[in-house]
This record gives sequence, structure tokens and C-alpha cells, in this order.
Amino acid sequence: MGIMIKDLIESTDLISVSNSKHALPAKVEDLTTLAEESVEQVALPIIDFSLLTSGSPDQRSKIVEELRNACLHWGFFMVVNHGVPQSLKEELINSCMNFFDLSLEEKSVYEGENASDPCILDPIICGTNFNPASRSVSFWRDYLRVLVHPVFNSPVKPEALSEGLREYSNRSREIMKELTRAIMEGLELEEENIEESLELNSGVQKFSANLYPPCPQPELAIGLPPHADRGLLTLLIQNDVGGLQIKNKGKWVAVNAIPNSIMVNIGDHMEILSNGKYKAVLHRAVVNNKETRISLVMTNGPSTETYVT
Ligand SMILES: O=C(O)CCC(=O)C(=O)O
Ligand SMILES: [Fe+2]
Repeated sequence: MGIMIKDLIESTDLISVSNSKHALPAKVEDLTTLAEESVEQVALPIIDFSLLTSGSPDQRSKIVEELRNACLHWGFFMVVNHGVPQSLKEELINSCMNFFDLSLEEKSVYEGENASDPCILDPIICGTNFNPASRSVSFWRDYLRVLVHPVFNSPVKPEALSEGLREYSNRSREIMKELTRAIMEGLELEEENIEESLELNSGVQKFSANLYPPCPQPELAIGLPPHADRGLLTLLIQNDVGGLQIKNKGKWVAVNAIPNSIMVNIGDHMEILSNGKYKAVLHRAVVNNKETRISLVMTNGPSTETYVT
């Protein structure tokens, strides 16, 4: 496989990324907004998940209303009291870090047979956006992507990854279903049974670990370019290093998760379900020159058989 960024910076003395494929042409991005300090930090709405599942009817209605406002004005919110133990989050982050620490040879098992065909998803794929053979722009990110539902997959190494991933897949699916129900309620589009009509119990869950090693010239590179997510809702957890920015009212703002929260955002299927009322908001990841950032992202979609209208 081609070298990954983590292995590249560990094997060489990379001090500059300008004139390399990691540097962005000024036209692609407004570079002045890439430096962390030039972007305003905002506090996203906080949703108390426990009140949805075990609050009084009044408490639940209040959360439904808060979700409505969060979806309408931000497309991103932080969920607290979600029931995912902090220990599971830490274990998952550690085992993903350990995965990236494997040798290139061990990681290359997951190069992906269909990597060049976006229509075929490999059950497990690991790679980087760095392509030494290409002159086009590439991004400062290594990744591992695993399809975890309806069929569960996991790399065999490190061993702890598989167990944590299965547990997190199950728990995040429950959170996603409950949030979807509450969001539908807030839209007054209460379907008889949203789980059934979207076949959520056989929904597609894709897990990605994104690794952003320190970059010598972060102002010239980007971790992940602006995009909106596929699916209904995306759940994101990360280590303590910031880097996520979202586009809000026409400008980029930095969002930092409060400890022990899960960041959730609207995907394009939810935008369609809400008849365009809730937008799948653009977001991107910037990099820094000090610390490695890791984000663990679970996208949750309907089943492959469902037409979302
Ligand atoms: O790393 C992040 O904060 C963003 C990751 C992301 O947006 C994605 O994987 O879709
Ligand atoms: Fe994303």
C-alpha cells in the first residue's frame, strides 16, 4: 500500500508541506479561515438524552422542542447523558490509535479491493488521502472505515477493537433511533412507526476512525474538506484535540465538544425526510502542528432497501 501520513512523518523529517500535494491551492479554500485562531468558537446546543427516554412527558416535550431548534439553527448538537460509558469511548479511541500504530504491512491487509470505485463499499478499508503519484490536492488524514451493520465487520488486530466496536455500534444505533423518533415528533411528521418505515433495524452503519497527525504547516493543509454527511444522523466522538468546524449562517465556526458528550449532526437522508427543513450542514476538519487528533464517526442510514422520500 502507499505510505500513510502517520508512517510518513514518523519515518522522515517533514518540516514543510508547501509545494507538496498536501498544500491546498488558495482557490480551493479560503486559507485565511484555516488557522484555528481566526475562527470563532461557538457553543452548540446541549441535548439531555436521558430525558427523552426516562423523563416525564413534559420533560420529553421540552427536549423535542430543543432538538427542533438545534436542527433548525445548527444541524449539529451535543448529546449528554447518552448512556455510553466514558470507559467504552476511551477503549475505542485507544484501540483505534493502536490500529494506526500497526505496521504498514499489517494495515495493508485492509487496502480495499474496491477503493477506486465509490459504488462498492469494502467491509473494511484503511488508507490515507495522501497519494504520492498524484499531483492533485490531498488531505492530511489517515482513516479506517468499517461497515458494522447490518453485518458486523472488524479488523482482527488489535483484538480489543472488535469488542468495543460491536458494543458501540449497538449503543449508537439505539441513540440514533430515539433521536430520529424525537426529531420526527418535532416535525409533526410522526409516522406510525419510523423504525419500520425506514427499516432502521437493518440500517447501514459505517464507522470511521479519522487520524490527523500533527502537520508542520497546518495553515496550508486541511484534514477533511467541506462536506455534508450521508445518512440520517452522524455520531462523533473524539479525543481532546479540537479541529471540527461547521458552516453556520454563511461562516465557518469552530465547535468543541464538551467532555463526555457525543456530537450529532443531520445527514442528507434526514434533510430529505424533513422536506428540506433541516439541512445536512457543511463541516470540515482542520489540523494543527502540535497534537494528533482522532475522531470516531458513526454514520447511520436507513436500510439499503429503503427509498427515502
Ligand atoms: O474529524 C472530524 O471532526 C470530522 C469527521 C467527519 O466529518 C466525517 O468523517 O464525516
Ligand atoms: Fe462528516
